[in-house]
Amino acid sequence: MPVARVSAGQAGVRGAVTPWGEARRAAADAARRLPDETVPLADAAGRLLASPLRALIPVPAFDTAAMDGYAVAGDPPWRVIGSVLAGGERMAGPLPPGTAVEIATGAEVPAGADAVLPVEGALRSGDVVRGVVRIGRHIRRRGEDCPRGRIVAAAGAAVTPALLGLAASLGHDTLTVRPRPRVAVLVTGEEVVAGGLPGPGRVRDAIGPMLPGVVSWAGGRVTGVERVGDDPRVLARALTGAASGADVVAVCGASSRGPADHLRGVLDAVGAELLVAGVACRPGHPQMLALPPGGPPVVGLPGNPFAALAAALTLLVPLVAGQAGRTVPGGSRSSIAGEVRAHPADTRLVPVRRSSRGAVPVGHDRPGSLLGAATADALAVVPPGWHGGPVELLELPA
Ligand SMILES: Nc1nc2c(c(=O)[nH]1)N[C@H]1C(S)=C(S)[C@@H](COP(=O)(O)OP(=O)(O)OC[C@H]3O[C@@H](n4cnc5c(N)ncnc54)[C@H](O)[C@@H]3O)O[C@H]1N2
Ligand code: MOO
Repeated sequence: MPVARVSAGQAGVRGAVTPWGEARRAAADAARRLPDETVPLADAAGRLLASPLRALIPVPAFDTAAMDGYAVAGDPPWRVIGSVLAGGERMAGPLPPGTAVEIATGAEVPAGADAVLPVEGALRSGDVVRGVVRIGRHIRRRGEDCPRGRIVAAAGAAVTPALLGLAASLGHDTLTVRPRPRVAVLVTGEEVVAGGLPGPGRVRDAIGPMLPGVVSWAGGRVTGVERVGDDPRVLARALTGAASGADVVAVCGASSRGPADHLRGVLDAVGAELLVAGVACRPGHPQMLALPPGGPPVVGLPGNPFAALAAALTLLVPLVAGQAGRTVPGGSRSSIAGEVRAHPADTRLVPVRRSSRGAVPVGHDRPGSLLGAATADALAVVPPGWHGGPVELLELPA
């Protein structure tokens, strides 16, 4: 459904309010997918493959001894005519029948060898060795694990430590991975302090520490958290500064209409288009999504920390996930086991814990308190006027 677009100046805190589901879709629709990146293996850890991973070489790349012992040809006894070490010189010609070479695990088995006789089963006397072997035993044949050209992991697969090791063993120095959108965070509020015990009238910044995990869960990364106080000129300058080198700017606080809430005015002054001017949800209704001309999208998160989390899941996560080429981490549906009152006009986002009885509200869900969200594993999405029945559960970043 098309979303009404307004300038920041036209929109009030309760004016041009977008229904919750529509706001999420608008954020996803506003996301322009960023280009994939080709990065050295070490930088690819934890990313998602942008294209299928192919074997550039067969595995093993050559017939390989799987045991320390003797590579033997023909029937015993075998005359020992040399030795081959892993990484050492390969034999010039094929191993003649009735001969053997000492061989190390990982060394290339000479052509003509029928098997490797492990040293534990070898009876050596002078330059003659005896033992019992089965044809092909303890030789890993070239390409038997994986032929050259085979796809070993699909696009979208997570680059785990094992996959990184596999990529290296298949001959890759770099991997092409999905982009990780850069999110610059601006924290407004003269009363907000970054460390220690807050003095009178002050509060600790709870949103700056919370956002990196939310953003990386969505596939992005927070590049910096800057504190900007309540001066609109400082906010305007910081917005311009943050815009260069970021794919999204998230502004925390200053989203409402109070005397120190300047975000709407600053966005209006630069002619930003407001895609979402407010969302019909509790908490988090003053959140917004704006497109300043020539700059990255700006997401306004309310200053109340639980409202900021709810808003981040509503607008920031779909936007970042869309830029990263990911689908938004999926939710599920559940009945609610406990007392929840629906709001007549707004969607309520209620911290719950899953249980065999259904989703149990954990309480402490005031906009200013993260006590509930910190002990919950999901937010129950309670539609306006809800009278019972299963609801969507929105996963909380782990
Ligand atoms: N007249 C109205 N006033 C308010 C409304 C309204 O509809 N009409 N909505 C209320 C709701 S709901 C919210 S949410 C807040 C949103 O306000 P802002 O985004 O402008 O945020 P601030 O006013 O700056 O701060 C609100 C609150 O949160 C504390 N805060 C701010 N930043 C942080 C931070 N980084 N970490 C922890 N706490 C923070 C701040 O001290 C305030 O207590 O507006 C209501 N008012
Ligand atoms: O909606 Mo406010 O965003 O309740 O805290």
